[in-house]
Amino acid sequence: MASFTIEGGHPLRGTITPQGAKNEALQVICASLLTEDEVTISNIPDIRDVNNLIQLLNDIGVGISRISRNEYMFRAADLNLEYLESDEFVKKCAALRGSVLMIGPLLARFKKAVITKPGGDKIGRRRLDTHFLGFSKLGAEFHRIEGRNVYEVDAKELNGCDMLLDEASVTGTANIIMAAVMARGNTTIYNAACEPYIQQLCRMLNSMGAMITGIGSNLLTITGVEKLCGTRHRILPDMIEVGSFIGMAAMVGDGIRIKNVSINNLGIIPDAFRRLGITINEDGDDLIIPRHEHYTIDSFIDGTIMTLADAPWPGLTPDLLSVLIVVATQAKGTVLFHQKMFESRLFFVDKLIDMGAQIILCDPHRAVVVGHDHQMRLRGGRMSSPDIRAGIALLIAAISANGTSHIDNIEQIDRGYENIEVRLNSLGANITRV
Ligand SMILES: CC(=O)N[C@H]1[C@@H](OP(=O)(O)OP(=O)(O)OC[C@H]2O[C@@H](n3ccc(=O)[nH]c3=O)[C@H](O)[C@@H]2O)O[C@H](CO)[C@@H](O)[C@@H]1O
Ligand SMILES: C=C(OP(=O)(O)O)C(=O)O
Repeated sequence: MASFTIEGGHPLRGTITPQGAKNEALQVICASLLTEDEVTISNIPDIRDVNNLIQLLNDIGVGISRISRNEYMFRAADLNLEYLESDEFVKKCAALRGSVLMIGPLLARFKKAVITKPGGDKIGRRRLDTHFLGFSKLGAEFHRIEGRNVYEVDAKELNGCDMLLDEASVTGTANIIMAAVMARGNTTIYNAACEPYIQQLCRMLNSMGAMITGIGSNLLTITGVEKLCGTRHRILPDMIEVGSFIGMAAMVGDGIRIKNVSINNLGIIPDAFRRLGITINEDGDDLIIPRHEHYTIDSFIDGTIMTLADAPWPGLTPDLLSVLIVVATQAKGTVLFHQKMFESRLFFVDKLIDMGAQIILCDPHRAVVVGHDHQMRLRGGRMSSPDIRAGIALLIAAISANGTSHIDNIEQIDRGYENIEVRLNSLGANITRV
């Protein structure tokens, strides 16, 4: 298990460019399974989860050429679907959440797939009901395979229908869209998730010949087509990485430019940081975060303590609450964080409390942060990264802290952040991988 040693207290300065979006990459790479033609995807982040998914595609027979570090060509012409029956496949799927996104395309094209328990962050219950319900509505049937803890799913044919999702699940919506694009007739998906990841997937599918309207809304209409063809697609900058860098720049920056962020696709992320008192200037498609001696948390208009809560898009993504919490520890004022979607994502605040942060964990979903207004710096310590976003939040805390910190289990951070220590060290951080 690898660790980071971080010597805190070095201000960061300069320019950083976000990687391509992890959650979009997982979807659009799986979409390449929908055609036997070549699909070329650029701005693919070189991170553990995405590399594991590419390996899985390779294992089932997808032809893959790496054109450059962040660009690949996929050709799903001749697949070995027997591999889906193997224990090795089940084991590999358990390493990443994104593995679940192979089911929709396989079902659409071959009318059968295997559902295994996917991996991903252990941040509470992560049910797959929306996926199951959507596939069933399209005509698929599930059979539990005793002794293997997997479901086989198959369909004689998939037929379009109207569906109202039980919740706006991101991967669930992506999976159902991919299953429906080649179903017979029309499908409408109401209460669809509409994150930029989903919008990008729909645009890519349309460029492959699919007929999807309502992109960007929670009502999608899909007219099934016989066949999809190849395409070229470029992944958007990772909005969660952009948000992580805004938080880092606010805490430890001495003037940071975040380049080419695709401001139009960040939704309310910049405003969530502004509500903590962070100044964010825009210059073309770049964000500039000046040095902050102090920043003051907003209150609600009636003067009461502000709450920052997650919600499906266009609400605030749950994936940035951990970073916002760290930023709040040095703000002036008090804020309540309400993590509605996940049950175990706030427990990492114990580690921030050990570092000297003033946080009350009210229950698994809510934490109150009383900021230090830079009167007291956090102190370094030894900690372990429980999940990807807690990991980056702890890394930011450690860079800002007095003294040296050690973060174990940094494989969690590597799941989603490309070459992070090299990129942060080039801004002035002092992080060593051991
Ligand atoms: C690979 C990938 O893309 N992962 C993202 C995806 O995971 P994933 O697609 O697995 O997450 P879902 O959108 O299915 O659900 C996330 C959690 O929120 C709950 N929920 C969801 C929708 C809703 O309207 N109400 C509600 O309570 C679900 O029950 C679940 O506990 O979306 C999550 C929510 O943005 C992100 O944290 C993950 O980074
Ligand atoms: C929860 C996350 O990822 P995953 O869904 O891959 O576990 C995340 O990216 O914050």
